[in-house]
Amino acid sequence: MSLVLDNVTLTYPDGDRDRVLAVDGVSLSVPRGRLVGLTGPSGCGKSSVLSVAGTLITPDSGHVEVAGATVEDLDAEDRARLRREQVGFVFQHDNLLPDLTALEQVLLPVHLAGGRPSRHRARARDLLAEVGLADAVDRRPGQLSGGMRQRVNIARALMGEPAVLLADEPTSALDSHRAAEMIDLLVRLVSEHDVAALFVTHDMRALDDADEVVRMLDGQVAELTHAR
Ligand SMILES: Nc1ncnc2c1ncn2[C@@H]1O[C@H](COP(=O)(O)OP(=O)(O)OP(=O)(O)O)[C@@H](O)[C@H]1O
Repeated sequence: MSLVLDNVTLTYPDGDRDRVLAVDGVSLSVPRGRLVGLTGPSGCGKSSVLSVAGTLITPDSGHVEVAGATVEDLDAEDRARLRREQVGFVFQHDNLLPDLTALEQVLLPVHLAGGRPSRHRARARDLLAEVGLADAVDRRPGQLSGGMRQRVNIARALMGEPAVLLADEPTSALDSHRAAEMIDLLVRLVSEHDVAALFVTHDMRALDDADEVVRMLDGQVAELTHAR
């Protein structure tokens, strides 16, 4: 398993004395090459689960495993390294930097990890070609459509060859035609890159194409469906 959450509980401070229970004993696991859809009503804890899975938030209790590493055993520095090396994030909005070309955006994780972008340029170009942007490598975000910007985001998330891909509503800013294309692309990439993918989504197409669907309610897993 590339991603395991076992009996994870997370609370947030709520005023001076109270705490709100956002995740209440959630367990899920995602093997490589599989896509798990995470869905449920607003406020049920989906983004919190994603943040825990991405090691962005430390839960109050429970066990989290990312690419074979036990996250609760790591200090902040090792957690950050694990996140950088093994987790790719795709958010609802593209988070691209306005002055960088598509190629430079995809190379950004290499820069941030202290690597030499020149050594990784060919791979970045290949990834952009894989997401259908071979002809747009030199364009800046202002010269790309919303769907193209999201594709750059996906290429960037895969740049570090992560074991785990986490996406928060990756299609919600797109019209239904583009959303369907994006889902086809994501399903293909998850399999081709052999990555364990956990997607927060309300998109029925994404849920139909997922290997498993986890429905949350009030911080808990209300239903788990094996789709195929
Ligand atoms: N930083 C925070 N501080 C305090 N409470 C929070 C924080 N983030 C989330 N919550 C609360 O935790 C619960 C779960 O929130 P979360 O954002 O994980 O749900 P969600 O299912 O992703 O919602 P949405 O679909 O609206 O994004 C909610 O009650 C929310 O108000």
